[in-house]
Amino acid sequence: MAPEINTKLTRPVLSATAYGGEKRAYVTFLAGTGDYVKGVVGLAKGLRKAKSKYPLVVAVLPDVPEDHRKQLVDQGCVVKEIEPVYPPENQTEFAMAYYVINYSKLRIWKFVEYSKMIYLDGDIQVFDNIDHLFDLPNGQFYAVMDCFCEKTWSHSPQYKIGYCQQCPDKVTWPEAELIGPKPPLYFNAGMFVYEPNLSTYHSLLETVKVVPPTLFAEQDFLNMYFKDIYKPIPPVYNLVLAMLWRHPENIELDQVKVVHYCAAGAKPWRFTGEEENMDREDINMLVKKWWDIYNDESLDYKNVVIGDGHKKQQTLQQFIEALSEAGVLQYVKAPSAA
Ligand SMILES: O=c1ccn([C@@H]2O[C@H](COP(=O)(O)OP(=O)(O)O)[C@@H](O)[C@H]2O)c(=O)[nH]1
Ligand SMILES: OC[C@H]1O[C@H](O[C@@H]2[C@@H](O)[C@H](O)[C@@H](O)[C@H](O)[C@@H]2O)[C@H](O)[C@@H](O)[C@H]1O
Ligand SMILES: [Mn+2]
Repeated sequence: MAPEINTKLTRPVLSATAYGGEKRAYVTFLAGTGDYVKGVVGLAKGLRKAKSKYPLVVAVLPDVPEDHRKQLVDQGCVVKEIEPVYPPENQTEFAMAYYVINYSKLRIWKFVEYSKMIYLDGDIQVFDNIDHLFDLPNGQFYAVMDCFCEKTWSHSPQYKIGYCQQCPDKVTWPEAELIGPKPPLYFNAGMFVYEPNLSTYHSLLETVKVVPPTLFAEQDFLNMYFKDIYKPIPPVYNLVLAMLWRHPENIELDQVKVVHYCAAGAKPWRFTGEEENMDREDINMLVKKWWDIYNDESLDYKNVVIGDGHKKQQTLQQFIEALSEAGVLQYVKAPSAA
């Protein structure tokens, strides 16, 4: 008998199978009513195509509409609503005005039902299995080094002197004190391997209140906060697209496992090919690869076949519980008749 649907909302604790005593998941972040939901649907399907063993958790801000949340539940995502995190009032101009909402990413440190998570931006696609990254030693923060050469960095001291950590010998950092010490290695915050932890979470939220915002918002903040435990991992795990024209010598495209569509004009779901570098053959190939996954109905959760060739059966109860967890449906479990 289908559970009674009524107005009182409960949050059933979805029993998730721990994996070998550890619970692991990928996590992404979705805000707004716009088209980034396409990015997250594509990511869910890409992880499925790459045969990842772990679920995709989507941290959604309250403004994400119900139909977007349902799309994500329909794709097998675990949708969890988070509250926004705002940086302190400040006159700083972010490199992109909308970066202010990216501070809300900090909420993912409170997902302590998971022992280890891999964060992926919604404009990322995973083309090869990267589950092995979950086995990296604990106690470190793993991410790929960023590049400082794009115009988005034009207000930074690095850009002004032509320094980039991707080619540290090309323009060496002037030891003269005029622009301060050479910056520590700096990661792109579109992908990282981390361990949710409540004391880290509370420390992050307390610290963000007193750190003046800077150009790259929460990315700068995370680099400052984790600088002592940051460990670079190879760019195959987060290809920041600008690397293709800024540092091609550092990239072997056929080895790349994760592509980050963060260059201006590169978001596949909005792609026009008109912006600078968007006419490149490699960019158009990567955008097509993204669309091939997004449009592949065999990768939809409802069509997923499991090992013995049967379709994954999700009971009505599981489906309704997932909708409730996503805040899409309000129901209480009907007391069993017995
Ligand atoms: O309107 C927005 C802007 C950003 N995001 C999320 O925040 C991430 C970081 O923003 P973005 O990827 O645009 O930054 P970039 O990597 O391009 O600098 C996105 O990937 C999404 O997961 C979102 O959901 N809605
Ligand atoms: O809120 C700040 C954002 O900063 C980063 O994006 C930047 C950075 O990668 C630059 O190096 C690129 O030049 C630029 O295109 C790109 O947008 C993260 O990808 C994103 O998740 C988020 O943290
Ligand atoms: Mn991004």
